[in-house]
Amino acid sequence: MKRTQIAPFRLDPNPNSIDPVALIGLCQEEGFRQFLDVLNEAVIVFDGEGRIVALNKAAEKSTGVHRSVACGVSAEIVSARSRIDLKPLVAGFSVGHRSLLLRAREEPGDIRVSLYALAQAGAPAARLALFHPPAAAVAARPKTGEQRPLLRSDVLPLYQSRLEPLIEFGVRAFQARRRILLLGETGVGKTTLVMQMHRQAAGLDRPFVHVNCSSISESLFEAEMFGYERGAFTGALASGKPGFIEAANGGTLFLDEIGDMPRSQQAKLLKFLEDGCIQPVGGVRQKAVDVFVVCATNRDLAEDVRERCFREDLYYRIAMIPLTVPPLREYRDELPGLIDTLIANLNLTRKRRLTLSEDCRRRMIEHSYPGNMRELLGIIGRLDLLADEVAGVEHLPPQMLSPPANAPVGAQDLPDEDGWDGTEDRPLKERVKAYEKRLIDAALKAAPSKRQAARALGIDIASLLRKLQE
Ligand SMILES: Nc1ncnc2c1ncn2[C@@H]1O[C@H](COP(=O)(O)OP(=O)(O)OP(=O)(O)O)[C@@H](O)[C@H]1O
Repeated sequence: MKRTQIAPFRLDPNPNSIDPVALIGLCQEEGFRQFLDVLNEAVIVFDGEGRIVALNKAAEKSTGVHRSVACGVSAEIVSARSRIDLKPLVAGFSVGHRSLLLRAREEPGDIRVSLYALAQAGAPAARLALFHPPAAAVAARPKTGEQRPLLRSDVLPLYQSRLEPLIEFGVRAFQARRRILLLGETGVGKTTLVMQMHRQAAGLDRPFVHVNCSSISESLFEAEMFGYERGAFTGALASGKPGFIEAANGGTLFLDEIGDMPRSQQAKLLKFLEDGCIQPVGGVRQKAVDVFVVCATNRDLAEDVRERCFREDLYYRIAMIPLTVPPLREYRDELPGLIDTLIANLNLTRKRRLTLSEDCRRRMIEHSYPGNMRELLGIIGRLDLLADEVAGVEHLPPQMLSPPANAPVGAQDLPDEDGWDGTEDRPLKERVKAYEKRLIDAALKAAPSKRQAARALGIDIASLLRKLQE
């Protein structure tokens, strides 16, 4: 049997402790494959090019694909034959995600997968996907009744140092059992912050149940939240079912989008918050549970109270400590460091190092990010896909190349070739034309080809050619 010199290897959340080359070598060894086969967790190992080099028995069982078919082939291709859609793995690795949810094609629920990218000399040399066994796996909708600890891989690095005081304050509120209401625009990181607070205050082994109130229909709300007894209604499971609140017993229940909770259900939640007891649908007895409730919303909940869409008494119960997470554009001074960190993380998983052109970096720093952190991560993912080594403005989404809606015309930094200064008295149509020409010129200057300039402007190539002839 071929022998490979290896450094000690363990499935450790810290990828730096694994030697990627040794791992790939090990995957060729029968003894190591047998070791992988005894694991309950499905494991797939990829080489630096994204091809599968090992897939254990549990992974064969989950995907329905035999290793003789999968080895040497990329996840994208294997995905077509797999019971689980594996394509998100490719995207997840490329944007540096540490964990993601994969979807089984014919079964309900999601499978949580931890991703480890192992780099050597800055280049990806191996990647490892570890599927959590069903008992520990989370469904995006938590399996009710299941005590679900927050997985280490759920906790993301928190890049902005300005969030630290918020977390510190939040952790104290958790410990003092003072209910927090997180406010802030979509994508600012409310969920991420709550996970971090739970982790620090309660620990990773306590259940964390995330419920998106806007995604549960009004008719099912009570049963989903409080559970139900056998035969409670037509279509109910014969065994009955515990609800989200019971699933969070001993830990944290995170009620996201609380502002979208049907008004008809608000009184029931209020009662639970007051006495800590639940009564499943169709049941006669009350059950006491020990659950810390945290809520979040991107609505103006105080305004909803004034307009009577949200109960005032409930508002004061959930908003003992209101915390507002500021939007990304208010962290302008931290944006350059944040962007650089995200690119550096991305480069750990890339074959060719990505850098940003000066223009591209400037645009990214100046952008207002209405979608906040989610939007920034999306843009980084886009640059990763479109650019080989140097990302330019032409790789940015078209809306980033247009001036912000409220910016005065001519205020943005565009070439001033026609000598127009924004103050002259030409008719609007002419000024719009001149302005359009300036945008087109800027895109043509920045993009290596007309086709890419058209893409950057968000128009098709035929329209661009027509405009150039006008
Ligand atoms: N500080 C951070 N560090 C790393 N990633 C973050 C951070 N904040 C947010 N993210 C990422 O940004 C995305 C959006 O974050 P999150 O879901 O926490 O926002 P949210 O405010 O809860 O959004 P919504 O209101 O739409 O539910 C997620 O992919 C999350 O992983």
